[in-house]
Amino acid sequence: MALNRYRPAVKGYLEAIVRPLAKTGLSPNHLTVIGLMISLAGAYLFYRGEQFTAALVLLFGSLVDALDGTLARLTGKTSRFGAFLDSTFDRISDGAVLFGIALGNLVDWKVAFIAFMGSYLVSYERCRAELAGSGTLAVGISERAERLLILIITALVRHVDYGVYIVAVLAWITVFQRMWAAYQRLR
Ligand SMILES: CC(C)CCC[C@@H](C)CCC[C@@H](C)CCC[C@@H](C)CCOC[C@@H](COP(=O)(O)O[C@@H]1[C@H](O)[C@H](OP(=O)(O)O)[C@@H](O)[C@H](O)[C@H]1O)OCC[C@H](C)CCC[C@H](C)CCC[C@H](C)CCCC(C)C
Ligand SMILES: Nc1ccn([C@@H]2O[C@H](COP(=O)(O)O)[C@@H](O)[C@H]2O)c(=O)n1
Ligand SMILES: [Mg+2]
Ligand SMILES: [Mg+2]
Repeated sequence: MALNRYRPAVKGYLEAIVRPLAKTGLSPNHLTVIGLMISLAGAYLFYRGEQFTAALVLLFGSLVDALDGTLARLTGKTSRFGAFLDSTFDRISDGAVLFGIALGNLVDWKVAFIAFMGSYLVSYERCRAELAGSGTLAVGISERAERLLILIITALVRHVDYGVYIVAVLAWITVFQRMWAAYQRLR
């Protein structure tokens, strides 16, 4: 909710990065795949216990994640499959990052699991409610951009364990915020 508000403010910068990429013939789907690979590398670095580097790699992966849609829109290549691929790869990345953190013993796996479940539920609720006709359900205090930034910032100070705790709490608050919003729009 909060960070999504800054989309228009960063749009121009994202387009400036994407313009030269568009000339290379790179497709939005290529960029989506590259973004996932970078995020998976970040997850692996978490597993290796290298929090600081993992955070930088994940930040770069998140940037690429914001670029694929920008490239699609700029080149008139938006597609329904591209949207599906982008969202599906977001879920793989979200799961892999928390799995990497847990596997690297950077946090109690039980807390990681609660954060994982909350994160997936938040995204699932949006998808399911929109399918039922709610209109865009981008609501709640901890959407994906917020969750990612919390993990990135806490990992940069080598305390991603705090980040996972925060995500576990905020994601579940968001679960109930989205449930309420869906109730109001769909009842
Ligand atoms: C390390 C260096 C080599 C690289 C450094 C590069 C930097 C300059 C980085 C800038 C990055 C910045 C521009 C982008 C970061 C955004 C990132 C935090 C979030 C990534 O989201 C990508 C994108 C996806 O949105 P989308 O709607 O397509 O995704 C939906 C989402 O997954 C839904 O999940 P949920 O329901 O919410 O759970 C799904 O339901 C949907 O299916 C799915 O489609 O979003 C892009 C737009 C962002 C929201 C824009 C945010 C702008 C912020 C103001 C960025 C602020 C970044 C700071 C400058 C970075 C400083 C960090 C530092 C650590 C202090
Ligand atoms: N391979 C892709 C990726 C994205 N899109 C389109 O962009 C939207 C997501 O934009 P982001 O800025 O959040 O990345 C998505 O819903 C699609 O419309 C695409 O077509 N192909
Ligand atoms: Mg994207
Ligand atoms: Mg994505």
